[in-house]
Amino acid sequence: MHVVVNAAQSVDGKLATRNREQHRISGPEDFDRVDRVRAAADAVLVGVGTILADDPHLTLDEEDRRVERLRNGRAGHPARVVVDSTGRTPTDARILDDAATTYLLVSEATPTERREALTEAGAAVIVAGDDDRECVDLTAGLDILTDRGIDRLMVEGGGEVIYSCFAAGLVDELHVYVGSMVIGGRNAPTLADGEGFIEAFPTLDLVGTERLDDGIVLSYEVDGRS
Ligand SMILES: NC(=O)c1ccc[n+]([C@@H]2O[C@H](COP(=O)([O-])OP(=O)(O)OC[C@H]3O[C@@H](n4cnc5c(N)ncnc54)[C@H](O)[C@@H]3O)[C@@H](O)[C@H]2O)c1
Ligand SMILES: Nc1nc(=O)c(N)c(NC[C@H](O)[C@H](O)[C@H](O)COP(=O)(O)O)[nH]1
Repeated sequence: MHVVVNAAQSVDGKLATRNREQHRISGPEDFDRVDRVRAAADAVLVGVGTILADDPHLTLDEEDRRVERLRNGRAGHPARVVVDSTGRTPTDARILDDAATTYLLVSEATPTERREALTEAGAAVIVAGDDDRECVDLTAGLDILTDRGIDRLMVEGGGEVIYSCFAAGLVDELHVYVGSMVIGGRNAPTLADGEGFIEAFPTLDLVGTERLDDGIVLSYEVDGRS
């Protein structure tokens, strides 16, 4: 599976405010670019932190014919994936509507009744991970998604999930929009949170830069570790 991480950050590296409130970092040109990245993917993945903070829909802008063309005849929206160890996704979350298939990657820590309620609400629940309450096994989860026909995955965040994808060595490409603002806050989410690396840092090749709106998109391929 090819994994593309895309996120928007302030100049000081924050994905959102210290209240975890979503703030518009991207402008219209960047949101158009994000739609194109979504359109090229078979599925769009976020962590449950992002579901609880933003209640995103994670679909394509239906009005944007350019995006539909990009999907090269693939019908409908990409699938949606939530990494959610204990099944905290609300049963009335917008991603559980019938616009697209939604996979919830949970661990054994999600009680059977909760799995059933989420299935009833429209989710395809996949168990990927033992009863560790903090983490879904992303490598196992992505292998199962590959078996379901997902060859290209876009990861939209947040910072905990992006870090885990890097830590598991799953990321192939990274696109970061740097908006011309400072958000600040030592507890505000950043592009890569989690425990952080003290060795074997993922290293990147800068393969593109583009000015959009009043910010810049930095595009990287993952090189290795050093
Ligand atoms: N600017 C952007 O591009 C952007 C994109 C997405 C989210 N956000 C913001 O990020 C914030 C949410 O990010 P976050 O870091 O709090 O949460 P997150 O979305 O990264 O979800 C993290 C949660 O997922 C669960 N999880 C299960 N298995 C995991 C694993 N293997 N690794 C990591 N997490 C695992 C845990 O419950 C964890 O708390 C929100 O404020 C949202 O607005 C911004
Ligand atoms: N690219 C990008 N620029 C931003 O300025 C910003 N705040 C986000 N935030 C990502 C977050 O995951 C949002 O929740 C989804 O982008 C919402 O997705 P929908 O529009 O509901 O499909 N993403």
